[in-house]
Amino acid sequence: MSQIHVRAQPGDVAPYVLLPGDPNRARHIAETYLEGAREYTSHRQLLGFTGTYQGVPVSVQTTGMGCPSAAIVAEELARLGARTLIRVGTLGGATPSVAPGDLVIATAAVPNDGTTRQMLGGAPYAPAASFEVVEASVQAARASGAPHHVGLVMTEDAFYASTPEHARLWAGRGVLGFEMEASAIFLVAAQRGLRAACLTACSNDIGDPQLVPDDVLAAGVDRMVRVALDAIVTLAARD
Ligand SMILES: O=P(O)(O)O[C@H]1O[C@H](CO)[C@@H](O)[C@H]1O
Ligand SMILES: O=c1cc[nH]c(=O)[nH]1
Repeated sequence: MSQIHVRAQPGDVAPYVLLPGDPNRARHIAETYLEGAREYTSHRQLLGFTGTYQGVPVSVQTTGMGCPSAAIVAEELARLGARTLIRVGTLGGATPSVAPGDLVIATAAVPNDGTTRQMLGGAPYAPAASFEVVEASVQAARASGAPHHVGLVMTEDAFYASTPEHARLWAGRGVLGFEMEASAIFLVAAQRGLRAACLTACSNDIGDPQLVPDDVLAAGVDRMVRVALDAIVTLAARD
């Protein structure tokens, strides 16, 4: 049955799904990395494509920005048969050690968002990535030589509310950077028995609206996507 937002039929979506926030990144990934990519939905600009990477069926599905949209997409992907969700996003660095374009592999997301708060009824919870997917991603990052960091991110709702002071406070608690979807994807995945991970490329410093230069960000995004796809190949060989 087609879903309300991700307008696809069972069989359209592969078990392994990359999740960018940005529909243009979804199209870029499909056109650059997937063989035989076919667009299965464009409803609400939540573009979705399925093709293969090194013989493994892979989908790339746009989440849109923020946890409300990401939670809907993750839930509907679960209903459509997805089994492994890997967010491939951008993040604001919380510490100077995360350089422009660097890859951040999240182990867990501090849930500073309203979606998981509602889903949990306010109960304390630690939305965490799948160890298997994190391990495969770290292995792929090391093999590729991509500069990378592994640790906490914070998921938030209010992009423009974040300040350098807020970033420093949370960097002191181990947060590497801020993004807007991971906590919801991790929680939906846990509830639905899926594996999930979040890979991000650093696009700016928190509180600084200046993006890193286009070529630096594009190179970081491409390194991140290759790491995610190589992790999928590793996981598919084990599954
Ligand atoms: O580049 P994407 O994947 O959209 O991720 C980040 O960029 C958007 C904010 O600019 C939010 O969605 C945030 O999580
Ligand atoms: O949530 C985000 C994502 C990228 N950059 C930011 O500053 N915040």
